[in-house]
Amino acid sequence: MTTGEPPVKVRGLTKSYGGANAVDGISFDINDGETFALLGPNGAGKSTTIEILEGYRDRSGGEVSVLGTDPQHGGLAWKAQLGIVLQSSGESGNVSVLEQLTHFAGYYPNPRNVGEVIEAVGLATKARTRISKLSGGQRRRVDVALGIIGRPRLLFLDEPTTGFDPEARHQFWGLINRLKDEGATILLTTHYLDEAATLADRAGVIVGGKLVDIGHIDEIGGAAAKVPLVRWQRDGVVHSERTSEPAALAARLYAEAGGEVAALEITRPSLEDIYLGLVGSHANAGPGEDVA
Ligand SMILES: Nc1ncnc2c1ncn2[C@@H]1O[C@H](COP(=O)(O)OP(=O)(O)OP(=O)(O)O)[C@@H](O)[C@H]1O
Repeated sequence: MTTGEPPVKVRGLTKSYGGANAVDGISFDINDGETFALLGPNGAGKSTTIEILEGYRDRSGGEVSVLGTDPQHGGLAWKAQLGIVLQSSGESGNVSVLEQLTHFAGYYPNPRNVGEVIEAVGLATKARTRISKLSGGQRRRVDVALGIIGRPRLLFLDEPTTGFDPEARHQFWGLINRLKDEGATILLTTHYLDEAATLADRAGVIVGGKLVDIGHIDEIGGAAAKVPLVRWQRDGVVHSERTSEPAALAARLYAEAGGEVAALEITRPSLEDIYLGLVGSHANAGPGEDVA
């Protein structure tokens, strides 16, 4: 990789299946040490994009560079720098967690300590349990462990916490934050918007194969999408108003009521609210008949 070139560079990427573009001319960079979230509804083209970057799928058009290499021509030394957690778990084998991780660690030039990784994904008490005997969420943790065992420079996480219980998800966020502190560059796809808001520095939103927004995680949807909502009750009727000056509105309501305002609430749209608004407004875009 030449100095200054981002670890991931995508320009005009397209992928068509039987004439329909599942990925339709998207462009983005992921900078060194950054966590980038690719968001979008089912069938939007996220996994197709991520699998092209991993070298698992060929593209139909456009330019892609991952760690300075075209993934269609990436060799073993290139692959050893990637950590990959695929969307569906492949791990159901008859070996133990410890055996599986020790085996995979052997493929990498500078692997992490197996015991530390098992601890980090919260499987210390299951280290000697056969993978086939683990629950779905525990197997997913094995997938994550396999993705990070090789100390990757670039980590692909395709819906990594599907099936995790809330505590496991929070533990996982702690793990990812530690990897970020170590300087890993991460591409994450997730349907959990709180996960994206917690982990990602920047995000791109794909709908129908097209990138409909990209930017800092706090700027997705633009300033207009962030206008706070004020809700209150008067004479048993709920009122609401969007305003960029919620305190002024609350003060006016207080003056009008001559005291406390019933059920007064001021809320700011969450990333999920903003995302749903964005996806809704692009719902008929592109080829995606499965873009709901
Ligand atoms: N091998 C394939 N052959 C034909 N069409 C495919 C193939 N793989 C994916 N597609 C289609 O490409 C589109 C994008 O699929 P993709 O798996 O990339 O979506 P996604 O954003 O990852 O969705 P999800 O959130 O459900 O994982 C979908 O319409 C899907 O049906």
